[in-house]
Amino acid sequence: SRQPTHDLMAIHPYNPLEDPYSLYPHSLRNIDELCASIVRSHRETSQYRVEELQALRWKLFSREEIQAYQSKSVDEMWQHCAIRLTEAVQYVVEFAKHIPGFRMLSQNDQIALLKTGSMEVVLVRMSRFFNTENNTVFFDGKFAGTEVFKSLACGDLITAVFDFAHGMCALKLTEQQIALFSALVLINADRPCLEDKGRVQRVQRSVEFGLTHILHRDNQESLMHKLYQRVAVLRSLCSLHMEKLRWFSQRYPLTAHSLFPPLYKELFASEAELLPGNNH
Ligand SMILES: CCS(=O)(=O)c1ccc(CNC(=O)N2CC3(CCCC3)c3nc(-c4c(OC)ncnc4C4CC4)ccc32)cc1
Repeated sequence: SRQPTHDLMAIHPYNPLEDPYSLYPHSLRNIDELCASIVRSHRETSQYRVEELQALRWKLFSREEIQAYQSKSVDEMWQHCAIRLTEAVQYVVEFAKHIPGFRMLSQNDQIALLKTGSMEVVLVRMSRFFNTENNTVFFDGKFAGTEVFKSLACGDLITAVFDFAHGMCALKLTEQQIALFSALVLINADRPCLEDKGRVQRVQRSVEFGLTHILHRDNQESLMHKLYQRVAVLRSLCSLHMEKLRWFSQRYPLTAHSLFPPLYKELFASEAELLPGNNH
């Protein structure tokens, strides 16, 4: 018989030596429990519930409110957005802590994964609060179009974020699929400067099994390669964001180093950038 085009084993040839559960406490007996714990963690740390935002989807900013955003200076708007983003990232940190196996990684590897992955998970989550009919995203309590972010002076980045959100909505993922996808975005053994890449690889493999399992159960294996394409878009989006952030930090050093929330220093300021005397 013809091999199914998406033979699950073709994606993840099972390696018996790499039992994904070798890492876990006996409590997680099977893949269903792994998926259930990631889905539960996603639901408990999702900051807003999709249903409650659905009810708000036509609550748009008034002309005056848009004017107010657009009359902010560049660094005021970046600072305002930074606060919103940092709130969102803190929920992602909570999500990460409940992914089976994440807490068994070294502190440094947990930070390394969050340093690069937290922004990507925020963007995946953001795309759930996106209204494709009027091209608006939930921000600051209402649904905002790209014009709200004009004074950030990075229209290409905002356009890329909106395009990404459109692309994610087109996949019509369920919350369970988003939960597993978010965990996979975060647990990535290819991240730079990991101490124990092998250990991260084992956790990543088990999360991949979980996602494959969920997609197989939903009879949507074809989504797998579409999701990997989304990951590639996420990477490029976040490097564009880092480029803007470097430009912004040079242009507004005071804001970048002293006004951004402390998380910035933990998650994003590399040693070189830390001003002398800023050492904690
Ligand atoms: C991470 C903690 S931190 O280290 O302290 C930190 C690090 C960097 C920055 C500066 N970047 C920034 O503020 N950004 C960038 C981006 C657009 C590209 C990637 C995400 C973004 N998005 C939002 C945002 C939304 O944030 C929750 N929610 C809805 N919409 C939007 C906007 C349409 C993009 C709000 C801020 C925001 C701030 C803080």
